[in-house]
Amino acid sequence: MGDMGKMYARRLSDAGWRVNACDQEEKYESLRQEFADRKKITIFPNGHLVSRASDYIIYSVEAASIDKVVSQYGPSTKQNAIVGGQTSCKAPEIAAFEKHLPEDVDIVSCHSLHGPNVDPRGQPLVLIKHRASQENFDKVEHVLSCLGSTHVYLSAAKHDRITADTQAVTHAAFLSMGKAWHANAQFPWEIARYVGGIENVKINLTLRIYSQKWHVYAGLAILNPYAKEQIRQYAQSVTDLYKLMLGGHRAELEDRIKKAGASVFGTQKWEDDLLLQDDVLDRFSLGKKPETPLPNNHLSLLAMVDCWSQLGIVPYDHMICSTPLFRLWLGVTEYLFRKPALLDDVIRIAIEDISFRSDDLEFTFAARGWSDCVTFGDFESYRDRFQSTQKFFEKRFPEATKVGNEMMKTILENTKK
Ligand SMILES: NC(=O)C1=CN([C@@H]2O[C@H](COP(=O)(O)OP(=O)(O)OC[C@H]3O[C@@H](n4cnc5c(N)ncnc54)[C@H](OP(=O)(O)O)[C@@H]3O)[C@@H](O)[C@H]2O)C=CC1
Ligand SMILES: O=C(O)C(=O)Cc1ccc(O)cc1
Repeated sequence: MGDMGKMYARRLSDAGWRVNACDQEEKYESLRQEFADRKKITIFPNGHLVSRASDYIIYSVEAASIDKVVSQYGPSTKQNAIVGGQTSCKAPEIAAFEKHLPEDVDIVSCHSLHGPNVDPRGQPLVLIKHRASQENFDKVEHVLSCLGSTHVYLSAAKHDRITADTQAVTHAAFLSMGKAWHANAQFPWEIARYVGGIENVKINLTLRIYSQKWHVYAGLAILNPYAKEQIRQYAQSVTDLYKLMLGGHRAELEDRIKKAGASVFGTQKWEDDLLLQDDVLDRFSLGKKPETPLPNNHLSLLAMVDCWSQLGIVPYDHMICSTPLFRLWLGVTEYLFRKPALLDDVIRIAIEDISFRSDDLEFTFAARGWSDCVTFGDFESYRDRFQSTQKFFEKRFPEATKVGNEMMKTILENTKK
């Protein structure tokens, strides 16, 4: 009964299912009070009591504790029940189920690709039929159909490979922006370079991530076997491009960026309008747009496209497993690469304008720092890195969440048309 568990419990019980739930034992009383008015939700003191009474059990706990929690309660699972998990990375979750669940229990996992405060209707919901009869799989699908999400059928390994890209690398880019602003003691909405247009997307999404729980981001990056390589490549792309900028290697920089753009966007048929429009984006600012906004070389975006290109990833292939955040991030890169004059200008600024070298240096350090942290599997460093920057930005979270929600709603609604 963390954030995702509560969201599921509310929606499933609204659809008429009886839900048994628990959190850590010390939260028993407060949870009982919180759900007192819901006749269809029964709160139990612990997972043993939930497991023995339920036909379908969803573990919605921190990814890093999945083994420990399943080892505790798994043996208490009701005979012939179905068990699944909601963690963002499936390799450790499936390993824990195989290790600790009785053999007569079927395993069907799921993953809602959105946060607890997003309307699940139309968002991707991954369903993983790992060890289950068709009848039990259908049962899970029937129960979860009340979320109104779009069902996506994947194996656990395929899920992890795709979400390493749609989630882990996307987060790495925004986490690095936040760290760089923090390192320079900048609130970006106060600086001309960062106000207006796609800069608003960068700021709003960065603050959105830093306003959430660190363990969600740490878990899906550190525990995903595919994420390390992708995050490492992102940091490498940032470093390579920054060095080309520093050294003034214009032709090489231009060649690399244009080739990356061709490999990522070359096969797109641009029938639709641009996902993001300046006049729409300008509405979602935390600061006041200056008369003449300062130019930006968009190192974070150029590196994203370079990273996809180096890894042979076509992000559009991953839309089935995309989160709202990923779709916006892809929209921002599209914005830059579909406007040749803007891209040329960005390359010119990258070489000629040295006024932001220190910002870009901090961004490069930050990207490498996150990559090291994930590569070393270091949860404690991750938490410290995350929470120190969270503290730096926290005063603006309420406003940023409001503006960010409006922005996401407007842009994502536009993309549905
Ligand atoms: N937040 C998001 O946007 C999304 C998250 N997810 C995934 O869903 C899972 C849950 O995330 P979220 O709900 O955000 O995180 P929360 O921290 O809100 O929820 C996890 C809950 O599990 C509880 N818990 C831990 N150990 C036990 C135990 N032994 N018995 C009972 N309860 C226990 C935690 O208690 P305590 O805090 O006391 O440890 C906490 O309340 C994660 O794996 C995350 O990756 C998936 C999609 C979206
Ligand atoms: O959209 C994102 O990437 C988020 O930040 C929210 C989120 C976090 C974890 C998930 O497993 C799914 C969605």
